[in-house]
Amino acid sequence: MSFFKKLKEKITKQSDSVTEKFKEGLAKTRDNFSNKVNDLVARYRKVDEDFFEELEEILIQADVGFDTVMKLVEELKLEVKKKNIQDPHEVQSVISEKLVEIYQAGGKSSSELNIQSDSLTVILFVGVNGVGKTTTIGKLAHKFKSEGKNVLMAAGDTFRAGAIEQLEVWGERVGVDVIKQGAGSDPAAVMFDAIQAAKSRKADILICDTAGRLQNKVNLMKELEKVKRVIEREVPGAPHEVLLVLDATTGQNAMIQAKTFKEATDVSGIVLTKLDGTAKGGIVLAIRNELDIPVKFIGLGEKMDDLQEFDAEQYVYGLFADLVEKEED
Ligand SMILES: Nc1nc2c(ncn2[C@@H]2O[C@H](COP(=O)(O)OP(=O)(O)OP(=O)(O)O)[C@@H](O)[C@H]2O)c(=O)[nH]1
Repeated sequence: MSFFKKLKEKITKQSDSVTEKFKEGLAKTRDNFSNKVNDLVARYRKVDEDFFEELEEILIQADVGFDTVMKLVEELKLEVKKKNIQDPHEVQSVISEKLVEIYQAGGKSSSELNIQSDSLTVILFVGVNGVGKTTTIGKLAHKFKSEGKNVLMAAGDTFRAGAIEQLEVWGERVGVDVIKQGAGSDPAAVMFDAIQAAKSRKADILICDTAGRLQNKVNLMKELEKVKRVIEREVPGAPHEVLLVLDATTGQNAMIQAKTFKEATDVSGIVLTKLDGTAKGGIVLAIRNELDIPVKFIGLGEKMDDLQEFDAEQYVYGLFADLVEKEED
C-alpha cells in the first residue's frame, strides 16, 4: 500500500477540524513546496541524479535545513533503489513517508506535554520579543481552561513595556487570572508570588511568561536560572515544561535563537508560531532534526483555537493534501 493511501486512512479517522486547520495553515507552504515537487515530477521521465539535485534545491528553499535535506535525500535514494522505482510520480508518496520518518526518528518526538495529574504543573515560556509568546500563552491558557482545568498565568516579563498589560488582556479574554507585580520588578519574585497563589487556589496549571533578551546571553542565562531556581524550590520537579517560542517566518534566525536558548537553559519543547504566514514550513523538520527538540505546538493563525498540538502525519498531510485526497480508495 502506498504511503499516501495509509495517510489518507489515518487522517480520515482523526478530527475533521484539526485536519482542516493543518490544511489551511499550511496552504502557503503547500503552494510553494508541493507545487514545485509536482512540477519536478512532471518534467522528469525517470528518477536520476539530476532529479535528486533539483529536489534538494526545493527542500532547501522550503527551509528544511541543509543537514536534514542531505539525510532525507540519502534515504530517498536508498528507498528508490530498494523498491526499484523508475516513475518520478511514485517518488512523491515516498518523500512524504520519509518526511514523517525523519521527524519521528530519534525517539523524543511526542508533542505531549508533561502534565501532572494530581498536582500543580508549571510551564515556563521563553523566547525573544515579537515571536508570538504572549499570544501563545493566551491560546494555551484557553485550551487548558476549556478542558476544565484551573489555570493561572504569571507576568514574568517585567522588562518589556506593555508585556504585563498584554498578558492581562489575554487573561480577560480567556477568563484566567494573571499574577503580576509592577514593571521593572524582579521576575523571580513574580514567580514566587504566582506559585503561592497557585497553591492556595489549588490551580492545576501555572503558565509563566519571561522576558526574552538575547542581546546578552549571560544576563539571559542568569535571569532564567534565577527564575527556575525559585520554581524548582517551591514546586519539586518543576518547571515541568520549558517551551521556547520561535517565529517560523524568521527562518534561519529562528534556528540561531533556538541554539542560543538551548545553551542558556533546558528547553523541553518548541512552539513554532506563524506557520500560516510562511511558505517555508520545512523549518519544522530542520528544528526537530538539527536541534533534537520536539515541536510541541504550532501556531496556524491568530485566533484562540489556532494553536495546534504538532502531529507529523497531519503536517505531511497538510503539505500534500491535494495528492493524498486524489489517492484512490
Ligand atoms: N498569523 C499568525 N499570527 C500570529 C501567530 N501567533 C502570534 N501571531 C501574531 O503575532 C503578533 C505578535 O504576537 P505577540 O504575542 O504580541 O508577540 P510577543 O511574542 O508578545 O512578544 P513577547 O510577548 O514580548 O514575546 C501578534 O499580532 C499575534 O497576533 C500565529 O500562529 N499566526
